[in-house]
Amino acid sequence: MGEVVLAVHEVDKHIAKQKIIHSVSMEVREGQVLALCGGNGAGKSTMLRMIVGIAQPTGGTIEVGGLQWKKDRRGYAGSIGYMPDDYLFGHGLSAEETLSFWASLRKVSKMRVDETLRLVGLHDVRSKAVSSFSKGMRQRLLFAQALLSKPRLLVMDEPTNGLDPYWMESFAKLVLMAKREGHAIIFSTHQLQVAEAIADQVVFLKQGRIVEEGTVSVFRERYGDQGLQQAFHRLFGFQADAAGLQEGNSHELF
Ligand SMILES: Nc1ncnc2c1ncn2[C@@H]1O[C@H](COP(=O)(O)OP(=O)(O)OP(=O)(O)O)[C@@H](O)[C@H]1O
Repeated sequence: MGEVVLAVHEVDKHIAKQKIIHSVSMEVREGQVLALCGGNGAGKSTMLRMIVGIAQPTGGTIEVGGLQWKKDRRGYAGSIGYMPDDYLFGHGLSAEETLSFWASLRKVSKMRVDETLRLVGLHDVRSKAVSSFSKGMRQRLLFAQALLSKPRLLVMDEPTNGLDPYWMESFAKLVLMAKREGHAIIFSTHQLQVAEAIADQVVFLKQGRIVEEGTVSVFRERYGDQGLQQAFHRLFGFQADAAGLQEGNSHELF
């Protein structure tokens, strides 16, 4: 087993006297993918924002590569590639110009920009304006941005939200490629078929608490063939259809 890259220990978060995260602990190792699932308002984005250092826990600790944000902000931030759930790209810039801008901020070489464009399959369209890109292509560019400095940890908030099945599958393959390269990966999703296809570990949050966790095969043992969907039904108690999940969607990605 690879080294632990992300260690979250008994993290709490209060916002305006309300406790929205309750004693959450989890770990992600090198070459592992963790999917954070749960209904709307479960606390997924809040957890990810604390992991990347945009928000701070009220209690508990978060370490990335053994570093804590409070003690070494530069080292901590440098260990993380973050793909936010939405991003407004600069008007008129090409994919290459956009990535080069991010690279200059992070002191990443031109060669790495080129390499990353190839990795995510955008090299052939690198001179095209990002404004002409489909949502799937923009997500690939955001993913490239997160990969630029070869961070130990990749954090992605709803990376396949709004993608059609073709782009969802091709994005899932990119994530698996990053996993093979040894990145530790944590992402949030409402799309349980994506979690089922690429995650080693799945954590369900409900009202800021971990209510169920395990590998995809453990979920199948506990809940049957449609493991994650069934878990979602039991935990959240409403129709999977209402959450955009259709029976039979799982196992179809690959
Ligand atoms: N800045 C804030 N001020 C007040 N409440 C907040 C703030 N940020 C988050 N919350 C509350 O914390 C809870 C968790 O929100 P969060 O956005 O983390 O959930 P989520 O699981 O990402 O939801 P979704 O799937 O809808 O994006 C919600 O009840 C939300 O209203």
